[in-house]
Amino acid sequence: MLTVNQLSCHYPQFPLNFTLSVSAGERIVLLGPSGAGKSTLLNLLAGFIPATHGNIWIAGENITDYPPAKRPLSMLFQENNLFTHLSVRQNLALGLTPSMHLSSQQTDSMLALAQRTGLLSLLDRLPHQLSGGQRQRVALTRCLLRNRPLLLLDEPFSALDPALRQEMLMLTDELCRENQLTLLMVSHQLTDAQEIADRCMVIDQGKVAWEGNWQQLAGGDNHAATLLGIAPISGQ
Ligand SMILES: Nc1ncnc2c1ncn2[C@@H]1O[C@H](COP(=O)(O)OP(=O)(O)OP(=O)(O)O)[C@@H](O)[C@H]1O
Repeated sequence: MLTVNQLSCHYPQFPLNFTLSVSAGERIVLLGPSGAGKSTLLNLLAGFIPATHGNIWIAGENITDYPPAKRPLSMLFQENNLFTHLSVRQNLALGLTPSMHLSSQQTDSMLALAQRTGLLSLLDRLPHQLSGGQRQRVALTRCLLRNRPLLLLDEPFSALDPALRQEMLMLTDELCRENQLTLLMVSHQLTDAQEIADRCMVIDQGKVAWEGNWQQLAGGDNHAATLLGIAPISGQ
């Protein structure tokens, strides 16, 4: 579904070279030390940072030179995903059309998904009248309304308390499965990978340094676990 070949951008102090492949419907968690290049990879895929070398293919199409709005993906950041002067309803409507004027069919879709994500009672609030978890719920719902096959999440739930984080991960997992989305999620928590990932990729020094499952990382006996500061389980 997603193929990335030798992708890099112009960071003079930090050479990057990303090559990776992800199947349709696969859920990948990107882990790695701070400054390894995880956010840069997502921003390159989304087109927010221009690529100077390499290419990106999504569903058989070379999208490397497409502007961000034309790429078949949605991206969610750690925070500041919502327009602060617009209500929840308007923020969601933006996922469907820039004019925010919805047809009755679009309104039905919006309301159905808002019900699914528990937002129906919050539609007329402004973002500052919501909790952090509710704001991320709105942002995730808007991403899903855009109906793009690839979802990029950059530490989306790291500011939330553990219970809410768990709830949001489960919701994301369910919605990805229901909508057959392909997911790339940056996280610093191996438990996030345990919750949602089919596969983990460890990013180090601007490239994919290791791929495997969370159990291999949790075991702590490979170089990727060392990079993440996970110690081998004693006695093994
Ligand atoms: N605009 C920029 N110009 C030049 N270098 C940059 C720029 N933005 C980031 N970098 C560098 O690129 C590297 C990768 O940064 P990036 O934000 O992708 O890391 P990360 O893995 O997401 O880190 P963290 O886990 O701390 O969020 C870092 O060394 C950073 O200093």
